[in-house]
Amino acid sequence: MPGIIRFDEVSVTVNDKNLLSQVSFTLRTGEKAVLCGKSGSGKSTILKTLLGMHRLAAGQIYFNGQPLTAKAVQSVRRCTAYIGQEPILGADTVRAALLLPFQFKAHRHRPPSESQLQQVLHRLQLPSELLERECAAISGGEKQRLALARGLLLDKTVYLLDEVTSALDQESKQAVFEVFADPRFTVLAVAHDADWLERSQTVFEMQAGQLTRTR
Ligand SMILES: Nc1ncnc2c1ncn2[C@@H]1O[C@H](COP(=O)(O)OP(=O)(O)OP(=O)(O)O)[C@@H](O)[C@H]1O
Repeated sequence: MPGIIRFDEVSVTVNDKNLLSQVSFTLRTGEKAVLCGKSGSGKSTILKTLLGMHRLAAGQIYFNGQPLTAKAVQSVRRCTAYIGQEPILGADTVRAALLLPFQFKAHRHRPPSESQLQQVLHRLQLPSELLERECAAISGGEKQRLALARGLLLDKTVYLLDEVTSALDQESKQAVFEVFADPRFTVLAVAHDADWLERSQTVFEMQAGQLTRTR
């Protein structure tokens, strides 16, 4: 399988502080990788840099073999779902939040059917009655799974996950792992627990902005 994501000696500096120092790694299509390390070591910075949210002080990022220029970032965002610790769903009800991206030109031609909505919730162990609930009245773990559901509905194939299962019970977590076992999905997950380590082929450790591969 070809490398879908490649960091080549990437350094990021913000306000004279080195957030990343000469970070190099490659992820193949379908690979599941975990990023662990202490708080403040630069894990989220890796994910944000891939999404073009930081300017590179040195090095290069390649996505599908193409250098990540300002223009190419758009193609990364098209096939990537970034799910942070507190996803913002951006609508009043859960149904409206799941359908929101389909109002825009890029996705207007293929809104999900009712049964697709129900199916995706079921896959993630979410009750279908959640569709009518206010986003303000759902838990953090439910919000994270809904952000995941939105990624699945949008056919995203690269998932950048920032502690997405930390608020989940074992059964819900299992459902998330089953979704990501799909070989089409490339996953880079910030996580610390044994379940993620067990299920991932690759483990990276961040230490003060430097990355080492430990598996
Ligand atoms: N925009 C920014 N400007 C200045 N410093 C920043 C910026 N973003 C992050 N940092 C700093 O960079 C370091 C790495 O932050 P990052 O969020 O990547 O850490 P992390 O490993 O994901 O931490 P945590 O596990 O606590 O989420 C931290 O010291 C943080 O304060």
